[in-house]
Amino acid sequence: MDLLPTRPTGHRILIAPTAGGGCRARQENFPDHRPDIAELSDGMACPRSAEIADPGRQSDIAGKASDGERWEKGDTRMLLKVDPVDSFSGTFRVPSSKPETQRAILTGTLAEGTSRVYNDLRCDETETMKNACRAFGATITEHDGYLEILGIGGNLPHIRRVIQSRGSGLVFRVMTALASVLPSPVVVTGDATLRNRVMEPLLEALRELGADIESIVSENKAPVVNWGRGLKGGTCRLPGDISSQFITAVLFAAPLADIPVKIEVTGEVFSQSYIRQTLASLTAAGIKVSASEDMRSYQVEPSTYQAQDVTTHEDYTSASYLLAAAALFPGRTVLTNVYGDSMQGEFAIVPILQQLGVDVTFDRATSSLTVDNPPDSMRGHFEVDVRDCPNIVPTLAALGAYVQGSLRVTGGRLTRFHKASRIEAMAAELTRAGVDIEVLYNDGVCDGFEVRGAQTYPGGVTLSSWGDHRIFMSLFVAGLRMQSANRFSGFEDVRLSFPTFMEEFAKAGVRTASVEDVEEENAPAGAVG
Ligand SMILES: O=C(O)C1=C[C@@H](OP(=O)(O)O)[C@@H](O)[C@H](O)C1
Ligand SMILES: C=C(OP(=O)(O)O)C(=O)O
Repeated sequence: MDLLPTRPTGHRILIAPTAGGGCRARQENFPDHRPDIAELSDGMACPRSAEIADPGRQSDIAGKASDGERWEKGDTRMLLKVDPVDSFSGTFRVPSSKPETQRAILTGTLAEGTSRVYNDLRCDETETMKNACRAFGATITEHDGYLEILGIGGNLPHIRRVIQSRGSGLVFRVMTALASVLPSPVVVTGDATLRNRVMEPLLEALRELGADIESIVSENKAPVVNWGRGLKGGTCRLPGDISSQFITAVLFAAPLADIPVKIEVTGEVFSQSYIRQTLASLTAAGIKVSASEDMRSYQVEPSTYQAQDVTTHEDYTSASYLLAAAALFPGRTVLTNVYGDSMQGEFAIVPILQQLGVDVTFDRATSSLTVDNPPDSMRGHFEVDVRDCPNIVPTLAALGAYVQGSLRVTGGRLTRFHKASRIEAMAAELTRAGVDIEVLYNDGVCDGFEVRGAQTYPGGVTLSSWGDHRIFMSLFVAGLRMQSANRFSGFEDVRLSFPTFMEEFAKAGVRTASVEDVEEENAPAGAVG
């Protein structure tokens, strides 16, 4: 057995014991005639939030649970009934990384010639990225085990069309930025969750660089029309505490600007691991980009994307659900498709589990992680700083429900801007299941939680995903150690990032059944043990 996957230097994650004996994990030309917005929007799937164009997607979001609003009595919907299990063990395959696959599709699209992405993730959100890039002019073909991308290079096409981001923040933000350099106008749109997300700082920053962008429905929100007047360049400012995707989006478009681009970030920079992944991806594609050590200043020279072959590795956010399930039951679990050397902040789930007393070892020869969980793990008082690993916040809430002592999570303020306000969502749903969890506010902003776990809970409740795949997957895990089956909304949304979720959990004997639900009251529940 090797040591754990190594982390590149400069990557911030610190695990330190706390006084309470726990841990702290830190870690062309523009057409003379400017078309009407209505002309551009014709045929665009752009309903207002009450009229979802694509109701099969994100089952839960039609102005109901995603807003924390209750379904009305008598409404029907499909829920997933999940039986608890007595044990969790076996061999499971971790999906490939969503952020790595999405970045590789982007660099391949912008390069001249053919790029390949090996071991790519096939899921709804990478499909959305592929379709957006095809709309940009790339030819992307799926082969067994790899993607082949014939990029557009410097041939920026007149596409005059709608780019559909569905619920993907990354697709919307990067495509909106890239549309600035196209020679004709483009509409970039998304679903109801996307249209609720914060976009203003990005739109303002792109305008500072010379882009001409207007919102179509609500000011400074998606959908937008980017009139494609080109990106001049110069200096723009962005906040660091709303979404790293603003910085990533400008970085991807910046090499195509007329003059160098400088990004100055104000305030603390959260989700730095995602910016580092962007910088690594751009550098590997031959882009001249530099960043200050504090990640608050970036410089990008006009440069050309080079075709390359990329191999995508494991996704630690997806792995976190399997790892958390393994930590709830004594025994051995093996995860495959694990290669190490990850830049993902969510790799933090591994050292966090180790601090919780769970043994996790990496074997490079077999590309696997082995989890050995002793019966007495997860006892004590622990603290985790999640500012660099935002996507495991819901997973940690699920895990914390079984920490005999407490698990305190801070630095999660960005997650309120995700598909759902994830801390509030987890706190509300776990509370419904009887978990003692308290939301922590910092400067009036929901920033974390403290959960005091128990041995088990009665279960038998209906839990909402709030229209967010990560909330569903985390609640699913939390329910595995309860005493009776729970029912979950939003289970179809696993296809966004982890399409094999149900198959993997079925390997461990987790039994699920979809059931029609007629809205009813949830019985109050309490902790057991
Ligand atoms: O660039 C990316 O691929 C992502 C960046 C992060 O966004 P935030 O910085 O908004 O958290 C992350 O949460 C999201 O899931 C994916
Ligand atoms: C929030 C996520 O992605 P995005 O921000 O790209 O929508 C996610 O994968 O959970």
